[in-house]
Amino acid sequence: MRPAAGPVHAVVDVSFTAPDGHILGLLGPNGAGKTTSLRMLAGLIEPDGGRMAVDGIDVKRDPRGAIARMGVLSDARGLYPRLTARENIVYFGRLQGMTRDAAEARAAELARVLDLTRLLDRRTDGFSQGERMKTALARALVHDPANIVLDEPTNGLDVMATRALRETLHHLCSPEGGGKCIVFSTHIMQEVERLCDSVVIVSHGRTVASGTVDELLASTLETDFEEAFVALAYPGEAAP
Ligand SMILES: Nc1ncnc2c1ncn2[C@@H]1O[C@H](COP(=O)(O)OP(=O)(O)OP(=O)(O)O)[C@@H](O)[C@H]1O
Repeated sequence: MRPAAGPVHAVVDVSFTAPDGHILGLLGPNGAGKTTSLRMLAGLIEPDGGRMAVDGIDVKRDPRGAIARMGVLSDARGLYPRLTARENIVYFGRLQGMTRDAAEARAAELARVLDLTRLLDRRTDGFSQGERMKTALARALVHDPANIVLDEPTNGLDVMATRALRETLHHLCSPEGGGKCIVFSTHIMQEVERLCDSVVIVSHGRTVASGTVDELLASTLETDFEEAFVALAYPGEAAP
């Protein structure tokens, strides 16, 4: 007989503050607790303890209020396969209280930005991973949320789509793009270096370091960010 598995502590002590007009990256190895942290932030699972607030709204006390202020791209992209990309996006806008006209207009605008226009009227069943990602991203942004939470947003995107996404995120956090607050998780070092204003390194369910890429390099006396990451995320473990 297999021994009974004990409780899993996916997240023990992760903490960060993400300002407006800023891109914050949660960087960590596989299984570090990034997705679980973002799922808690998005009100998808309830934490046993701790506190999370979005624009001052406590996620535990008022999950609906907090969620309305967020655009969330979760790990489970969760598209409706029988609906077209446009219907998926517009339906979500309607759930967020938008009029049909406003949601339609926004879907068309986001499709242009994400190079999704030619796919808008196809059922999402059969979409490639990257196409699914773009549709899910448009859906997350449809209500023009002030805060954007993305779990591994470049997963499955090709190089041009990744570039386009990077540009979109930079624009969204700029004053012209509305000065959004963007938090995203990744385990890709280059993505952090190219995209983030600050980084939170998560390892074994805990925040082990935070700061700008330059600050993390300085704190580890490294010149290569991958080396700095390994030193911070795997302290005492020999680098392969
Ligand atoms: N429902 C669950 N049941 C059991 N273990 C879980 C569950 N959810 C998460 N875990 C475990 O908690 C840890 C953190 O998982 P999480 O998905 O948050 O990691 P992650 O940092 O997003 O990893 P990755 O980069 O691989 O996506 C992992 O060891 C995972 O196996």
